[in-house]
Amino acid sequence: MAVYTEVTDEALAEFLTHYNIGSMVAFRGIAEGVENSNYALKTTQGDFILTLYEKRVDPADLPWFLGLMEHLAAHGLSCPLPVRARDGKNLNPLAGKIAAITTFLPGVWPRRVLVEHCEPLGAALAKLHLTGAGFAPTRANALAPDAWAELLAKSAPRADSVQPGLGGELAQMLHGIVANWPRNLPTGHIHADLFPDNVFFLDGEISGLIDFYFACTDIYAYDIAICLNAWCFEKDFSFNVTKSRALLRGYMAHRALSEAETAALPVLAQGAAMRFLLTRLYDWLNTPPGAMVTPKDPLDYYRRLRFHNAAQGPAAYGL
Ligand SMILES: Nc1ncnc2c1ncn2[C@@H]1O[C@H](COP(=O)(O)OP(=O)(O)O)[C@@H](O)[C@H]1O
Ligand SMILES: N[C@@H](CCOP(=O)(O)O)C(=O)O
Repeated sequence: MAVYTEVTDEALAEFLTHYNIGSMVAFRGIAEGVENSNYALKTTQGDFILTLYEKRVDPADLPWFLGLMEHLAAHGLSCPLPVRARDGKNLNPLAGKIAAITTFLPGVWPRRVLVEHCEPLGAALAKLHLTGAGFAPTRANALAPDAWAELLAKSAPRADSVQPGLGGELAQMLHGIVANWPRNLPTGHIHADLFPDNVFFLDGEISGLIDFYFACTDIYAYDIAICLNAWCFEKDFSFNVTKSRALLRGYMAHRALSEAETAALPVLAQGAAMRFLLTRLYDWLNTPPGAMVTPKDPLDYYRRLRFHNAAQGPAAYGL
């Protein structure tokens, strides 16, 4: 569950006096999510989300994340719009943390991904890339390939407790991925965590994208590779090429992929699997028993990585 910081009714009432969104009608913690504390907030003027940023988010990055969301929302992409307080600030202190209020998006995320979800997902990703291009500030990817060796080193001494030989195998795979990582592909702002739980659907259409707290400026096709990992594998870890084809078709209907981008898909997909494997491995080994969050299984991404390692070029993804 993701309510790490409790907010009292009194603290919330005081916080709301700084905003023009009316007074509290209902307020409850949201059990989903991993990184931050989220509350659903109903006021006399509508529904909102209150987020308190927890320790994994660097406060220095918050203005960039909120600026990007403001830009995307202002240019027609459905994502949470940060609400500004009367003094114009969209980040304010609450319960000892930095907090923001954003608009509430209707819809639900797909608990079971169907082929029908994948084409609209691809289209939404391309629109995010195109719309984001008008936002000038940049943010380097803190979880880019040059950060992976350090991340693995933190887990390496205990990696073999998860699976015998895992530490050595990952070190070898990581070396290969970094050596083959593409240079000079088109870059821009990417979501970098567009998993099914961050995409809301309503009546069969995408109603909004949330959770921009890993967003950064990096290779566009890497964002596609993240989605291929998160959306196109079945429960038995077989790759569903029909889903992949639909995702890529949706994307390419709005933004064409160059030959270099499609050629790089296998290594980008390996890298995306490695990135989530490494953060999950770290969390798996470092989340204390009884913590509020259940760590996700790193081996889910090891199995995906094995598929990408065996992939014979972009054809494996339906291209
Ligand atoms: N703008 C929003 N509109 C509606 N629900 C939201 C919104 N933002 C977050 N939520 C709810 O909060 C949950 C966790 O949000 P998320 O941003 O994924 O948290 P975290 O960054 O902690 O992983 C979502 O699954 C959703 O139920
Ligand atoms: N999508 C990541 C974990 C990040 O969680 P989120 O709730 O912030 O999307 C993973 O599955 O490893």
